[in-house]
Amino acid sequence: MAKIIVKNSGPLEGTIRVSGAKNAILPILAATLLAEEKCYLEDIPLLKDVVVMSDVLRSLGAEVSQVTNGEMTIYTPEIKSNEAPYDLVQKMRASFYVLGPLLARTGVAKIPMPGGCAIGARPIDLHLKGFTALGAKIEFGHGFVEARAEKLIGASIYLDFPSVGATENIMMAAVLAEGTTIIENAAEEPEIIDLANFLNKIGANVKGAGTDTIRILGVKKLLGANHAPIPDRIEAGTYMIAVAAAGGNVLIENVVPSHLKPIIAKLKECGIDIAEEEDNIRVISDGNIKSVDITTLPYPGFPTDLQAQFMAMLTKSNGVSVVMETVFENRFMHVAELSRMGANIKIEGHSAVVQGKSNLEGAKVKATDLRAGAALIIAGLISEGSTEIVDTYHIDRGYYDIENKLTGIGVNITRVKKII
Ligand SMILES: CC(=O)N[C@H]1[C@@H](OP(=O)(O)OP(=O)(O)OC[C@H]2O[C@@H](n3ccc(=O)[nH]c3=O)[C@H](O)[C@@H]2O)O[C@H](CO)[C@@H](O)[C@@H]1O
Ligand SMILES: C=C(OP(=O)(O)O)C(=O)O
Repeated sequence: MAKIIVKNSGPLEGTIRVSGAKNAILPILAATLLAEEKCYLEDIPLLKDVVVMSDVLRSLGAEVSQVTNGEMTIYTPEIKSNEAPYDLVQKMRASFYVLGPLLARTGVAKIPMPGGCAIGARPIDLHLKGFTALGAKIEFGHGFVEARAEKLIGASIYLDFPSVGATENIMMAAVLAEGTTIIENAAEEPEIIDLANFLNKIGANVKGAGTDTIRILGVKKLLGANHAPIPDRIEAGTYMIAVAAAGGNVLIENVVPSHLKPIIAKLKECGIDIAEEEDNIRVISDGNIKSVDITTLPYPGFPTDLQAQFMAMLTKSNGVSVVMETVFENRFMHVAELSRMGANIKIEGHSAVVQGKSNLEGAKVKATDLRAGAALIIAGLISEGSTEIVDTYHIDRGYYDIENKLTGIGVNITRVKKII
């Protein structure tokens, strides 16, 4: 069985470079379906999710190159199929993002229901509410959702929750609709701005991305563009937490510090020194962590995608910390695995109470989801002995070349490939 082995490490030293953001790249890849000319993307890490999304696009008729030196081209002169295959969609929820662009470009999209996953039920009602408001008819059957519209017409859409995926999917449907669409209570994540920038480069008219009100004036046709996604703020935050936990002095390169405000603020509260430069962040830690409470929230609140990693670090803090998860209803799967390593964490509804001063011990553990896997790597580097993490495919969805990147700053980490 493939596994990642992490041993007690630190102090960490050196530099580590962050890749392009998975959560920006996936919707942008979906958005290339809207473009009638070639799109060139740069700084694309060869993540598992990028490979799956490339296959989804190919299944719909796109010519998608391999990722070479971080570059790829996508060309979709015509859509050849309106149906995304179940085998691909069940591998990755973000494949549902092709619904908006397919519907906009051809008037028909048939996508398997994405279903729930380890972190929650993750319904798609807000996506569908948006498509319906734009004039699409939605039908369900045989595990698929089918959306049809002779013509999409701009509308005002209020999202009951600022869902990242719904905001993106609706934006992509609205760019070719007739007239103006207004999305209110829209998600404000930096990845939404990046998608809007890409859409505007291919000829769309999207304004207000990054605020809670996005205005989209539909255009007739979209062309091609060059684009490099924003750096991955979650990957950057993961490395910042790793250095804070293990101790050391590390320069994290290719970041937008303003995207990391909540994590910088919380790490400073923990007593960590952080120096921000234009596109780098230096983290200096003696390994001592003050206990703090965190609450996950939509951007600019503390990101749910860093909750598990932060919790792993808090196991060695000097007191009691409360971690409240408000974005997903079941994002504490890592607690059971951290407990196997000796952590003392009690779940009380949407909160986890973390007793600090736990001396973690290396153990055999399972990455139950992507960020849980990252949390276990952090737990491994502050544990006594050796930690073996299985189900590493979750980690490869979102962290490119993680063992080499972390080895470069002194983490004792190796990967054992599957032995058949
Ligand atoms: C590929 C990608 O970008 N993934 C990110 C995206 O996921 P994703 O776009 O799935 O997350 P959402 O913002 O949509 O979900 C947030 C909450 O809204 C709920 N909801 C969402 C849609 C809907 O139609 N109805 C509904 O109730 C979800 O169940 C969840 O409880 O944002 C999350 C929240 O920052 C991140 O953790 C994910 O890493
Ligand atoms: C939950 C995540 O991703 P996805 O929405 O692709 O499952 C994540 O990146 O932590």
